[in-house]
Amino acid sequence: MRVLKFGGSSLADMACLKRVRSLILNYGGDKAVVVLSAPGGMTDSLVSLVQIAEKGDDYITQWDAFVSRSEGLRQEVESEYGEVLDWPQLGQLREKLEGVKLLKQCPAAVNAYVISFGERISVALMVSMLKTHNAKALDAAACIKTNLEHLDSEVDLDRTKAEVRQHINEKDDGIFVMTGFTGSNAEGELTTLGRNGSDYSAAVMAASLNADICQIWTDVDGVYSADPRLIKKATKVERLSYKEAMELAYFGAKVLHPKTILPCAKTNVPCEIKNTHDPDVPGSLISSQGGGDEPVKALSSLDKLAMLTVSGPGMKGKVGMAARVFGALANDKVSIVLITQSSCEFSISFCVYEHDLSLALNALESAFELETQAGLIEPVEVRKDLAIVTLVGDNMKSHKGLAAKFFASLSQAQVNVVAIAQDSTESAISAVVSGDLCKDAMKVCHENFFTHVPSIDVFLLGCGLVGKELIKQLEKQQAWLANRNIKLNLYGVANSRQCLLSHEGVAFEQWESQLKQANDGFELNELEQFVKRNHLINPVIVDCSSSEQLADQYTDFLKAGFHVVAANKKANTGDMAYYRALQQAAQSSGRKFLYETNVGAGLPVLDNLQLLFGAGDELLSFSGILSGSLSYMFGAIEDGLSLSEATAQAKRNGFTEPDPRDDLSGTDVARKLLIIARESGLELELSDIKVEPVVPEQFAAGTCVDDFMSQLPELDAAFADRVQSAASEGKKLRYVGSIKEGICRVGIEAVDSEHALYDIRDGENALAILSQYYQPKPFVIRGYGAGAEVTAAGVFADILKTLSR
Ligand SMILES: NC(=O)c1ccc[n+]([C@@H]2O[C@H](COP(=O)([O-])OP(=O)(O)OC[C@H]3O[C@@H](n4cnc5c(N)ncnc54)[C@H](O)[C@@H]3O)[C@@H](O)[C@H]2O)c1
Ligand SMILES: N[C@@H](CCO)C(=O)O
Repeated sequence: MRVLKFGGSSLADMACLKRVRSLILNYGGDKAVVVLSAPGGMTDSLVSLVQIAEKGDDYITQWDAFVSRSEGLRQEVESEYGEVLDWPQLGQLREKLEGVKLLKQCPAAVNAYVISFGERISVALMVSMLKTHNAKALDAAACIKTNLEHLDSEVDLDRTKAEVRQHINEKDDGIFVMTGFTGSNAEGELTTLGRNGSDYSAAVMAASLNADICQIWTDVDGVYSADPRLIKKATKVERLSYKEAMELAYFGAKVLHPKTILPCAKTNVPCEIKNTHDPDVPGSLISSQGGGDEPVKALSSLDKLAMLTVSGPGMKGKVGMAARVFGALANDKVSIVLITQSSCEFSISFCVYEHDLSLALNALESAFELETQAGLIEPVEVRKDLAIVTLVGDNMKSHKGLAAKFFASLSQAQVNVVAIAQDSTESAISAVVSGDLCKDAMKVCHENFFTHVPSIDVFLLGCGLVGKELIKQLEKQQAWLANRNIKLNLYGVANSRQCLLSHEGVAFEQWESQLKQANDGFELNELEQFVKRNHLINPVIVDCSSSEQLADQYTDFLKAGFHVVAANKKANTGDMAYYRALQQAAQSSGRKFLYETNVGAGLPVLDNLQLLFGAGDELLSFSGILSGSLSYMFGAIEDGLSLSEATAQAKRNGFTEPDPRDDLSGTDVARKLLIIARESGLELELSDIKVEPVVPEQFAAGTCVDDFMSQLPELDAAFADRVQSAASEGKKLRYVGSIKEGICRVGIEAVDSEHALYDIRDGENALAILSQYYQPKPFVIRGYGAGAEVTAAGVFADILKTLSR
């Protein structure tokens, strides 16, 4: 014997009914109990008819729609399969509704009668469609025995078993079609099993008949690793144990009614979830064998919850307090979703559905009235808009570190944990979180436990030389990233005037034209809203501008939950208080502030220094060429170019700062030296760096970049003389930054062929770090220290570092 249950979405119209008919014949064979829900949406219509009638309002429009849909289905069935017998009496239904309208109230028994009408329609239609196969209607009221409640009633499995066997025998052949969601009580009155209770009816029938299988046919392929409406990447779980399925159904996996599993588990009947629209796809099988060695099976979530905390000195060490709290709630039929208690016994916290909140509060108020007056119990504390995220898996008990990973994931999603609970069989671990962060929590947990494809969500500010090159590299590396299971999305690009944000991600080939059409400039508030709306969990602001105004906002970026990757050096060379504030903001927000390209462009300078100093090394002295453009220019001048020609060429090659005066004034090198000094622990300001500029400070002051460039030839002769005079002594000019005994200097030095910096030119940087660990020979880093490609590559590397913990 097989039990097949079809949900409303599988019975919505004639095409659906015909599909179900053939599924019954294919999967049920000649020996099956078929449990049917109401045609999709019909129970909602019936509930709404009751609500309108209860107010005493006119429901004729809704009634006509209901009749026309029901009669329409009947006519379609009759035109193909002949007369529909035992058609439910719509006239009687109308009479009941009229009564409700007159009384302006609907007794539970009448309510049960009205809202179960859709199931009766489904059964009448399907029995007619299968009359050639001798299908018979099976009376659910006669078989399924419940407690006295008319709505949301509980099934008495033992009595039901006895009744079912009176009406149908394990050895009987035939197709028995039965209404889901209904039963009858000891008074013989019709009862209903709670919304979506047809799964429960099917499970009870399967258990009573000791069926081979209970198949639940629905509109999805099975139980997913998370609700696919919430998590697009959720995948089907092929095998689950009864316990896993129960935990999932209870904590929000909407594919199964929570009560369904218990009857199957008690009688060891396997339960299979299958897709009506895709019957050949294997579904999810729930059985005593469970299946698979995976430590975790799925994640589920429940929202619209409130947490209540009962506390006070009267709780401590007092036997029976918990029983009184939960007894009071049980008396008023408040369902408790999760309970947690601190070991000091001073308080008990528990979650209820928000729709039960006032009921719960009233119950507690009257139960503890005297204790509250005596000050033994504090007023009940309430937190609303909460959700529960639950990780489920039988094998969790044999694996260490899963709870740690679960909580680390919540922290990664910037989600605060309000309360936690774990059952002692270790099959499920739940965290109560703020409702608006539930999706973020689910997304990160799903990524870390199931898909293992972490995402990086990039917003690029500044798309000049470096920014443009970065976008090219992001595009070029998509396949490389996919191979390493990393999803890197470019969600936004901004220049100084416009900001382009795209929910689908900015198209690499069209970003320039799209940015031109964007209206407003970058605003942190808007970016925050965008991240929230799209539930982005690893947002990174990448600053490839040289804007001071952006640099001043980094602490706000970090506090708002963004990682910050900066090619821009202005933030790290602001005053010392801001430098400290940045490190602190990064630490307290748990987000990263990365700026490797601030010194040596793509060269791994700061990373290495941080690692060395972190391991206890100390800087003794430093000397190096830190400017790619000056390294390039000084080399070109040796080869015969003038200062102005060499500067123009360095600018064309993308080595100079947006304003080359930043290089020629020594400021850019001073900034880099300051960053090295600060990383080594020196507390200095930019004004503490002693600077000898290449070009006198007052030269062409106040002009624009183009005017400066056209006036620069005035300095060519003097500079050529200086180069010549050094050459006559066998020396070359180099622009050197040094730190010695806490003093930082940048300026021109004439070095001979023995000097380590003699050969450094063509845009190369060289850094010699003399430290406690690296002496008397220094630790040396050398390589190209400017240029869009290497800088963008360094920025790219920083972006990837946001994934490491
Ligand atoms: N070029 C290099 O070799 C190199 C190496 C290391 C670091 N850097 C740093 O990288 C940054 C970019 O250098 P570049 O050569 O690409 O300069 P660039 O002038 O070509 O690009 C900077 C871009 O930022 C834009 N911008 C300015 N203010 C902005 C704002 N408020 N919001 C958004 N965009 C804004 C500008 O319009 C410009 O398009 C600079 O801070 C530079 O110091 C450059
Ligand atoms: N203008 C800078 C770019 C790298 O920071 C240089 O010449 O080194």
